[in-house]
Amino acid sequence: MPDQPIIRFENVSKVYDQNTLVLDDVSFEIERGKFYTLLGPSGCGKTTILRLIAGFMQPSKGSIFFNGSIINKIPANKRQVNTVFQDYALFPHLNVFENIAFGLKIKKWKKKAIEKKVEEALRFVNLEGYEYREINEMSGGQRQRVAIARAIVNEPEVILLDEPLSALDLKLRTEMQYELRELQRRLGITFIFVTHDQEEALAMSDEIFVLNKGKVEQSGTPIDIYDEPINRFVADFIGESNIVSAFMKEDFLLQFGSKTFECVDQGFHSNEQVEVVIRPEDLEITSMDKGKLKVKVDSQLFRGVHYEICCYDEEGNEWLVHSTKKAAVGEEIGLNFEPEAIHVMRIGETEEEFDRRLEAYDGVTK
Ligand SMILES: Nc1ncnc2c1ncn2[C@@H]1O[C@H](COP(=O)(O)OP(=O)(O)OP(=O)(O)O)[C@@H](O)[C@H]1O
Repeated sequence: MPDQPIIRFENVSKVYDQNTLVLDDVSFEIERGKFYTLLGPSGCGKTTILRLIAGFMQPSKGSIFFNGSIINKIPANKRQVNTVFQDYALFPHLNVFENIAFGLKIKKWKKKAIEKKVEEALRFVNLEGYEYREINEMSGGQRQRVAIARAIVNEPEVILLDEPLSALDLKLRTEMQYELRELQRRLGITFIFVTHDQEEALAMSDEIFVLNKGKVEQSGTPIDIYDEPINRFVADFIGESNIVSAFMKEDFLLQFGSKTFECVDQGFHSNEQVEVVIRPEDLEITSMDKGKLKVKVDSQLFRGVHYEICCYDEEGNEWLVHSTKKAAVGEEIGLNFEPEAIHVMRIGETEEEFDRRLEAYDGVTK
């Protein structure tokens, strides 16, 4: 079946040491040929998901499917999956060629075939001519590419990458983000990438799973997740946000503090308590009398492309603004925003309920 997911988790839980529940009834699907990112804070279970896919451990409950068949009991070396570890786990006493050829030698490939395959992999990762370099003569970025070359010679259907960029400095890290993304496109292999860096996840992924405390809070494209976070945790984790408690007065009308605001959301009960996100870049600075919100500037930082301005409204709510306009500390200013800039979140909504609600009024606009 060409359209079936390459990997599927069905109600998977993982308990360590009898009582530490690390994954809590997790279900998701991974489609073939896409770049997936598992994103979440330290300890949320990202690496555990990779280990379960790789076969380094088994779930305590639930089933893991690969191309439609259960693989819970299939050992790691029989799975069409290769892992690139955070520290790359290269053999320091072997040169680049020998590192990449290692798995093929174990599989008893012929010398000529190994040479051809390694050469091809080196070409793929732009390391032609580096065959006989020692690992300790390679930079962090080059080691990363050797590790990827070592994974791709096995022709896996899935490559798992566990925070592979975290040891690199910012500039190299950005370069490698482009490189990895490009490599995944050229290879057409499914990549599952782990990071706790939201910018990295947004920049690289076709699909992101946002994890928290052993659960998938939300899955979707970077734009979906950024523009329509399901709850406060996701809104806060994905980019800087202004999050306030509010009430839906009626469809398309929201109240927070003593004021009402037009929005584009519907399908809530009258006076339902909700949470609202407005991104800092969606707030526009204007004069006091023209602003929907009146605020006082508390602090301001220049961030290179924009000013990051922190203000407080009359009710004591903090508002973070990203603007190319400057403001003075202590100044009273107005803030404006479009109805579309308000993202309303229903408290305690599951991902299925959230998707159904959005689909229900897809195409229905005010
Ligand atoms: N072998 C183990 N035995 C017991 N507890 C473990 C084991 N491995 C991981 N844990 C615990 O399980 C939880 C999830 O770990 P995991 O490594 O999956 O998280 P993570 O999201 O990858 O975190 P990080 O970003 O810090 O690597 C953590 O609380 C961790 O301490």
